[in-house]
Amino acid sequence: MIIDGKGLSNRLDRNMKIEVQALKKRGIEPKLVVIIVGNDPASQIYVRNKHRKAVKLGITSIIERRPEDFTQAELLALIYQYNQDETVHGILVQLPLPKQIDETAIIRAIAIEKDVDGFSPANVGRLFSNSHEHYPVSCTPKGIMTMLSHYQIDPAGQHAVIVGDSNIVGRPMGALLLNAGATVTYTHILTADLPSFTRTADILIVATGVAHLIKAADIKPGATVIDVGMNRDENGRLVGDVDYEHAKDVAGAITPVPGGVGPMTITSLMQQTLELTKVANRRTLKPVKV
Ligand SMILES: NC(=O)C1=CN([C@@H]2O[C@H](COP(=O)(O)OP(=O)(O)OC[C@H]3O[C@@H](n4cnc5c(N)ncnc54)[C@H](OP(=O)(O)O)[C@@H]3O)[C@@H](O)[C@H]2O)C=CC1
Ligand SMILES: Nc1nc(=O)c2c([nH]1)NC[C@@H]1CN(c3ccc(C(=O)N[C@@H](CCC(=O)O)C(=O)O)cc3)C=[N+]21
Repeated sequence: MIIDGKGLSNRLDRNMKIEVQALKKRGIEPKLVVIIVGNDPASQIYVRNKHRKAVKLGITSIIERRPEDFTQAELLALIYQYNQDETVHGILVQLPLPKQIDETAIIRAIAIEKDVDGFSPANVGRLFSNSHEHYPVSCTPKGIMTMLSHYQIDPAGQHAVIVGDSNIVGRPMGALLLNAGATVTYTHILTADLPSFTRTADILIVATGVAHLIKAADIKPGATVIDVGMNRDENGRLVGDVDYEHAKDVAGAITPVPGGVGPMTITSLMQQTLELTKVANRRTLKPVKV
C-alpha cells in the first residue's frame, strides 16, 4: 500500500479552508511569519510550498528573507518585533541557520504561544512528559501521526524504530510514538549494525538526509515505512532516504518522496497556525452568555 500524503493533505485542507472562512467572518485573520536566513535547499522548497498552501487556505503568510551573513543580534531583533505584534499568531524560523547564529538562542527567543514549530524548551518538555495540555509539536512528526491514524495504523504495542536523532524530526517523532503506546528504539550515526535494528521495526521512520540509506533487505516484510528524507539524486530528482523502488515490494505500507511526508508537514503547520490563532482569541471565540 502506498500512503498518499499528498491526497490526505488536500482533503484536510478543504476542512481548514472552511475553518479559516469562519474565523475571518468573526474578524480574526490567522497570520504566520516565516523567517529564512541564507540558502539551504530543503528550506527553499519548504518555504515555497508553505506559502502556496497558506494562500490557498486564506491564511496570511509573511516571508522574511535575510542574507547568509545576517547576524544573531539582527535575527533576535526581528523575532522580538513579531513577538510583540498582536496580529501575528505563528513565528517559524527555518532551520538550519548559518553557523554564526546559535539555534538554541533563537528558538528560545520565540514567544512560546507563537512557537508554531513546537521547538521551544517548554513545548518540547510538554511533549516528552506526555502532557494533556494543548501545545504545538514539530510539524513533520505531527503530520506523520495524522497519516498513520488516517491509514488505521495504530502504534500501540508496535516496535517503532527511528533512524536519525534530529530535534526537528527524529526525537519528537519517538516521543509521539511512545505517547501513542509504541515501543521505541532510536538509532543514529553511532549505531552499530543499523540493519539489525531496522529489520525488527513494525513502523520504520527514516530521517537522515542520506539518499537510499535503507534498502529492501533492511525492512521487515509487511512493515510500515515512513520516508522523511529529501535528497537530490544525480539527475536532480527529489528522492528519499529509502530505496523506494525495491522497498515498496517488501513494506506493507510506504510513503513516496515526493508526495508523502512533505505535504503532510505543511498541512500540520497550517493546522497548528489555526490552533494558535484560536488560543490567542479564546475570549472572542467563546459563546457569549447573557
Ligand atoms: N519531508 C519533510 O517534511 C521534511 C524533510 N526533512 C528531510 O529529512 C532529512 C533529515 O532531516 P533532519 O532530521 O532535519 O536532518 P539532520 O541532518 O538534522 O539530522 C539527520 C540525522 O540523521 C543522522 N544520520 C546521518 N547519517 C546517518 C546514517 N548513515 N545512519 C544513521 N543516522 C544517520 C544524523 O546524525 P549526526 O547528526 O550525528 O550526523 C542526524 O541525527 C533531510 O533530508 C531533510 O531535508 C526534514 C524535515 C522535514
Ligand atoms: N523550522 C523548520 N521547520 C521545518 O519543518 C523545516 C525546517 N525548519 N527546515 C527545513 C525542513 C524541510 N521541510 C520540508 C517540508 C515540506 C517539504 C515539501 O513540501 N515536500 C514536497 C516537495 C515536492 C516538491 O515541491 O518538489 C513533497 O515531499 O512532496 C519539504 C521540506 C521542513 N523543514
